[in-house]
Order: sequence, then C-alpha cells, then structure tokens
Amino acid sequence: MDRPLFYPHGARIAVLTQEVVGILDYLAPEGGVRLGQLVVVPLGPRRVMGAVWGPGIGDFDMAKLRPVARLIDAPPLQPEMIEFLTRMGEYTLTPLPSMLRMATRAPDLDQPPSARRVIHRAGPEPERMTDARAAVLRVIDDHGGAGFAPGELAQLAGVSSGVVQGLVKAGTLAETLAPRDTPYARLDPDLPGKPLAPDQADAAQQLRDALGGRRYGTTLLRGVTGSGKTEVYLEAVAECLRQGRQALVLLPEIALSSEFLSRVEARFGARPGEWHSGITRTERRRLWTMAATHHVGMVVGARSALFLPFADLGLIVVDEEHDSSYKQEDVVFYSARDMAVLRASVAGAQVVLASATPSLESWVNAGAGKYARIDLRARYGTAELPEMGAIDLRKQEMEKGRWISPRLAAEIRARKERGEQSLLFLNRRGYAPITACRACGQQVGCDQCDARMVEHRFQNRLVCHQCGETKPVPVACPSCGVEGRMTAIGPGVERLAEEVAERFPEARSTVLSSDLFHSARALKAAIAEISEGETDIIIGTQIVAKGHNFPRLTLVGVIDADLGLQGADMRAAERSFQLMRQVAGRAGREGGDARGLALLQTHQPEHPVIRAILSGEDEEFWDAEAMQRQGAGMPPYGRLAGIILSHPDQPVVEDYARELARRAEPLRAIGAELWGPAPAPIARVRARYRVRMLIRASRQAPVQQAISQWLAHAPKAPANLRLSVDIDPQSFF
Ligand SMILES: Nc1ncnc2c1ncn2[C@@H]1O[C@H](COP(=O)(O)OP(=O)(O)OP(=O)(O)O)[C@@H](O)[C@H]1O
Ligand SMILES: [Zn+2]
Repeated sequence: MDRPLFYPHGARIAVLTQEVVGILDYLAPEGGVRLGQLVVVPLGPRRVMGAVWGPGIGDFDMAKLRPVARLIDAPPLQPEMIEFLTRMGEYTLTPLPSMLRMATRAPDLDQPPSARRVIHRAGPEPERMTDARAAVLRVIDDHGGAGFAPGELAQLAGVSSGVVQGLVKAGTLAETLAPRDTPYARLDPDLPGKPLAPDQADAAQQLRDALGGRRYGTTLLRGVTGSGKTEVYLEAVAECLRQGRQALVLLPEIALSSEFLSRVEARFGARPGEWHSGITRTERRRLWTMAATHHVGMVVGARSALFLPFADLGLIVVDEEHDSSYKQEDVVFYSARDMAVLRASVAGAQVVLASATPSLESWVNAGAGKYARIDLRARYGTAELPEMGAIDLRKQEMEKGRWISPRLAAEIRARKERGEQSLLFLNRRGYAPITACRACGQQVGCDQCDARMVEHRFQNRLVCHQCGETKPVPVACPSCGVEGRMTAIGPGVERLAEEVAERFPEARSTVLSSDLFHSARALKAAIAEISEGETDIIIGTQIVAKGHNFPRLTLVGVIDADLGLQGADMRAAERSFQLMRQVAGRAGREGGDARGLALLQTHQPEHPVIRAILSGEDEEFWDAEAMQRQGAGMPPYGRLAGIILSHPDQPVVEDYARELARRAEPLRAIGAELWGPAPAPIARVRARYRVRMLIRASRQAPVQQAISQWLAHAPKAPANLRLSVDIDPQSFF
C-alpha cells in the first residue's frame, strides 16, 4: 500500500474519522501533515478526532473542502498500522471507524504530555473510617502503586470526589504533580536466564533463528503441561529485545498472572508494560505512547494489546493459544490469535503460538507447513505427566446430593494425610445450576433472557449468567405460588464446597470462581496462597485450569467429565479435551516422588473423547477430529460465518431475517450455503429476540466480499435492529 508519507499545506487528504461517515476529504493544514497523524477535523458543527489516511479521494468540490482544525500531539499511526487495520477490517467486516477506535483506545491523547495531578497513599489510615473511605483505599490497593487522577479514583470507588478530598485532608492520601508518560525501565536480555534443559535449549535456538531473519513467520510451540514453554519463549523475547525490537506477549487471564510478571522480572531485571482492563487510565495512556515511541520493550497484555501502536514489533507470543477468551464476540468480532498472525505478517514479525493443547486450526496449519512446529514432549526436571484414570459413576455408590464418589474421596483423604493438595474441578459457577419448584416443577428463569437463573448462595441471590440480572431466591414459587418448595438441583462449585466442608471437616478448602472475589487482586492473592500451600482442597471453575503452578498439588478430580461432551457445538469434543487435559496438567508439577493423578468422574468412560483424554494420544485425537471436520467441510477445512440479528420484537427480527435470506444471491454466487434463519439457541437476551444464520463456504471462496455485497443490498433495517457478522465463529449460542 503506497501512500505518500507527507502532505504539504493545502493538499487534499483523506481523514478517517471515528464517526459513521468514515473517510472524508480535508485540506492539509499549515506546515503540512504526516500520514497516520491524529487530527481534529470539523464535521458539520462538531469537531471530531480522526487519522490522516492517505491522499484525498476527490469526490468533493475542492473549493468547499475544509482544512484540518488541528494536529493532536501524539505519535502518528505507522503505515504498517494503517495496513493492519485496513486488512483486519476487511477480514472481520468491521467498519474502519471502529477499527480506528480500537487502535486509539488510550484516554486524553488529545492533551499535552505535561505534568498531571495524581493521588497516592501518603500516610496512615484515617481515624474515622467509613465505607466510602474504605472503598477508595481498596481501589488504590487493588491497582498496586499506580497513581490516579482524582476524578478517576472517585469514579472507580463509586464515591463522590469529596470523599477523596477528605482522605487528602486526613493525610492518608496526598496529591502531587507527576510527570506524565515516562518511559518503562529497560529490560536486560543479557541477564542470565535459567539454565535450559536440552529440549528447551533446542526449542529456544529454533525460535532465535526464526527471529534472526527479521521476517514474518509463525511457530506452534507445543509442549506438554509443565514442560517449561514459558522459559523457552522468554528466550525468544530476549532475542527480540537484543535486536532492538519490541515484543508482545498475550495471555488469557493477564489480570491474574502476577506469577508471570515476576518471572519476567526475574529474567530481565524489570517489569514489562501491562495492558488489560484493570490498569488505570494514566497507565493506559502512558503505555500507548511509549509503545509508539519505543520506550517500552516488552508488553504483556490481553487481546486488545494487539492494537497498541508498536514502533517496531518483532515478536508476538500468544500463550495458551487455544483459549477461547482470545475470541472477542462483542461489538467487533475477532480472534486475537488469528489477528496476531495478520499483524505479524504486516509487521515482518515472528509469532509463537504456545499451548499444551493447541487448537485444531493451529495443529492443521502446522501440519500443512504454514507454521513451523516445535514439540516439548516431557515435563521439565524430574516431574512426570500425571497418571490419568476414569471413575465410572455407574459403578460407584453415590449418596443422594453428593458429587464426590467414594473412590475420589479416598484419594483426597490420602493426599490430605500426606500434606498434599487436591483440586476438584467443576465448571459451574454458583451453588446450583437450577432452582425449581417441587410442587409444580417450574424452573426459575430470567425475565429478560431465555436462561435459567443460577443460585449463588454466598450472595444469597439468583443470578442470570447471560445478562447479570439478580433477584432473591423466592420463598413462594413464581409460577404456582406454593411456598417453601423451592429447591436447588445439581451442583455448582459453592455446593461442592459445602460437601467438602461436611466430608473433610479438618481440611482447609478454597473455592476459586471468578464471581467470588471483589477484585482481581483478591483473586490473585488467593491463588498465591494456594501456591504457598495454605489450603488442602481447591474447588474451582475453569479459572484454575489456566497455567497455574501449584507445587503441592498432586490430585485433580474432575467432578463431571461429561459436562462438555453433549454440546451440539462442533468444537464440544475439542474444548472438553483441552480443558480436561489442562486441568489434569496442574497435578504433580513439582516432581520428586509424588507423581500426579487425575481422575475423571464420568458416566461414559468409553466415550471417544474421554478415552482420548485418558490415553495421552493427542495426535490420534486430533487426526480423528480433523477427519470429521474435513468430512463435514467444517473449519479449518471449510469456512463459516455467523449472522446474528436481534430486536425487541420477535416478528420484526424474524421477518427481516427471512427477507435477507431470500435475497442471498451474492452468497449463492460463490457457492456458499446459507442455513437459517432460526431462533438462536438462547433466543432472548436482555429482552431482545435473537435470530441466527450460518454461512458455510469452501476455504477459497471470497466469503467476506460476498457478505458485504449481500448486506449492502439488504432491505432497509427496521429501527433498533442489530446485525452482527461473526467471521470464523467460535460459539453459536
Ligand atoms: N529451565 C528451567 N529451569 C528451572 N525451572 C524451570 C525450567 N523450565 C521450567 N521450569 C519450571 O517448571 C515449571 C513449569 O514451567 P512453565 O510454567 O513454563 O510450563 P508450561 O509449559 O508453560 O506449563 P503449562 O502449559 O502447564 O502452563 C515452572 O515452575 C518453571 O519455573
Ligand atoms: Zn438475563
């Protein structure tokens, strides 16, 4: 994409605004302007932000063109970023204004980089402590040492600014002037890393060699759980830093990964830049600017870190690349893993996709030679992979209202006696998934959604996991009015914790579930305590499956291994396989004489997925999955796109969807199939009716073009209708 890098005063330029109108022509201001420069332009009576996107398009009378109002004092977006945003927009069918918004998601870029007022801790707790004051102090502590703008602090704590000022008067907090946007401490790649095991050293060398070419390439780093993938890819980061380029590491649960940050600090002598929803606005702006000016060498972030304006990006690591949290399904639908590959190919950077259980997509790409592949087949040091077994629930005497089988209970007891930890995994938040009336059988549902309400006993409320709506557990049945017959059906982690407390009264137990902690910091603290051995039995949802190191953990019990198997979703098998292998991988990581054991409670031990998890024959599992997908023309062998429509009125959305489907000529022209419209599996969310269509095409078919054409000629949508396109959908709810 060759666009001039500079536009002299008076030249006709195209400016991409963040508004619906998109790209408009303007005149370059006095002094000229650079490609990618962020600017403020007049739009009707308003002034809006935009970026210089290239030479003018010329569809507007030169005499009527208005000049750019002013330049924003921030580093311009690089041509590479412009190309990435353009190509990603085309791929995901996201309008460019939304793409620009993602790339400029740092606050106050418009303001000069002068000093700013910040609030921080300065003295002892105030003599008079109130709930509001405690809330302020908790927000400060939750964000570590970072300073806050006074307004932001009050807002995050949900209090008035008077409360913050009161704490300043009391001397607990102080307000000072701090310089803004300071560079990050330099990471030193030449500090000695941990000595690597031979297979790790080979893998690190391969990654260094790949980086040496300063060209695009992707490597699948597949290493069994506990094989030390992190140590290996940190060597790739070191090489990238030595070359004077920047490295980005994406993690699925970055807000929880203090262990990872400490490992980086141990390796490089300083902390990396951190980008996720838990950082302050100040930090956000600082990191954005420092990425653009190359004053940060390494960034660790959530998926949106992919849109930071790195000056010279040399490496992107996507850790746990199979993780479903890399897929965003809100406003802009995209897979951060796939877009990392796109960004790297534009930037001439290397990608490392790390996982013990890669996605089928990556496995197929590696098999086809599109990605290089490195395997770490053994755990680091003396640790061995856990022994795996099934507990056939059909043959166990299960008491009513109990979910831990006698066999599993005996293993837990043995661990407790040896001072080892057990982990019970159940991927269900709350107390019980269903609350029903024993008189009439009615289940309590959400008023806004087609979803059951889930009892959360710690909060003493029913919660809708779709929309977050809560209500008290009713005394009388909302349907038949009979009192005192409401009952909990099935287990969630809270109920399992109750069983643990009854059956192992002498054991210390901890429930790990994202909703039970008021902040990421509290959850992090709980995870750290577990690592230090402060608990005997851990009861957790999928957050325990992700990359944690609990040295004393030797037993993993999967309470309901059948839970993920019955889904109609084509990825049900793959997801179950990944999740259970990951959880099992938490056991026995320390080595020594305590080999780990993972037991799956199941009613169908002969199910192919359960058998594959137990056998450890990953290649066979993937081959079988791949064959099935290929036979059905499903991804990665065919292509899918989802269309989701919603409207408060059911007939309105259904009629419109049918009308759209009737006009699907452009899809037929490329040989694509259109399935639906049909009510979505969750047909109502937040009082909006949802209808889905699914498009399937061959791998080479120009699906995006066809969809654009189709939608461009769509009948006028009724007011308040929402339509989203999900290219390569991961979920189908
Ligand atoms: N070369 C090494 N020297 C010392 N310790 C190591 C080395 N390699 C790995 N370890 C240790 O082994 C453990 C597992 O390593 P790591 O967390 O990198 O594994 P992983 O492959 O990412 O595992 P998972 O996929 O389960 O998250 C960690 O405690 C790590 O510190
Ligand atoms: Zn709801």
